[in-house]
Amino acid sequence: MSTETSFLSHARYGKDKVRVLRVVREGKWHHIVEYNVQALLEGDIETSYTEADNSVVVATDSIKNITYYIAKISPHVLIPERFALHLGTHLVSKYPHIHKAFVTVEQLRWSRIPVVGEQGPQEHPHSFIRDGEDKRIVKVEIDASKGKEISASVTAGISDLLVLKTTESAFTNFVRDKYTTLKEVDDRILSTSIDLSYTFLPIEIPKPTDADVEQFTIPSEIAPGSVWDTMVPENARKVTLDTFASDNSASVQATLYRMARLIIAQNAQVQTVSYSLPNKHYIPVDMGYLGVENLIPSQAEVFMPIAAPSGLITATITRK
Ligand SMILES: O=c1[nH]c(=O)c2[nH]c(=O)[nH]c2[nH]1
Repeated sequence: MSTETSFLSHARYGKDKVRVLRVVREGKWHHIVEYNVQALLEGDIETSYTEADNSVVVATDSIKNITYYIAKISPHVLIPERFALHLGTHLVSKYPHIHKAFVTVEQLRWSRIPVVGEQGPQEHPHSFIRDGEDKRIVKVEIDASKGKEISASVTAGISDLLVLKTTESAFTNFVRDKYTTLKEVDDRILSTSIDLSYTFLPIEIPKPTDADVEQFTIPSEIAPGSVWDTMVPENARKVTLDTFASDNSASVQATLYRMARLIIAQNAQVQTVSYSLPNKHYIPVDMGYLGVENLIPSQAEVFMPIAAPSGLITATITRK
């Protein structure tokens, strides 16, 4: 009987959670980004698994060092989409046996501290505040397996955008059977931690020359002034928050669908929009035993936040 009962069907490796803060100084005006970077590689690396052959392994420590180096030299470092594309392009260009790079950049929030200056309120030139735990997320897949051009796909979005509304959310008319204990409500608290991502059509990046593998020719789609890395992220965040706030929600599902359709309608470049929305339940506390009314949905005042379980509503909406 053959001992060949299995084979290596998939292999990808690299560094995760590379933390980097980059400062760009423009005189006294400083700009910062803080990123958590994951950079993973695919290519002719099978023998490192199957034959303990480390000669094909770019050490994950080197991948970390390259991440810091590109953060230092990239003129694109302040924009996560461009930084991720530069890093991924460099990884596949520097190492011919590496055919694909998968770079995820998570950007933490740092906004300028508003201070009172001589001319009234103004933003501080070099002091920042973490004004939210939500993150901007960029995922790029860089494919150099097809020769001359490098093709890149970009998915971007937001994670952990925590929101809550105290009315204009209902949930009725759902399946009722012997398993149903949930009451229909025409008024409830709606809270969710929004994960949102959107995709663009793949783009082509010219391959750096052998003489200069660090060179990165920025594709027109994300050149400065293009919409991918400024307008679309701002619009997606604004549409999401506006819709959450103003929609008279029949369900998480219905509100999700509205948000996603609006983003597609307002951003010609966006091909798909996906949301993952946990329904973070807040239960009115029953105080009937004290003779205190707290269960009428539109009048309840004291709620118990439920950490788990939560609902989880997901969907992808695609441009026709
Ligand atoms: O908006 C909701 N969608 C559901 O699918 C659901 N299920 C549930 O118990 N509560 C809710 N709320």
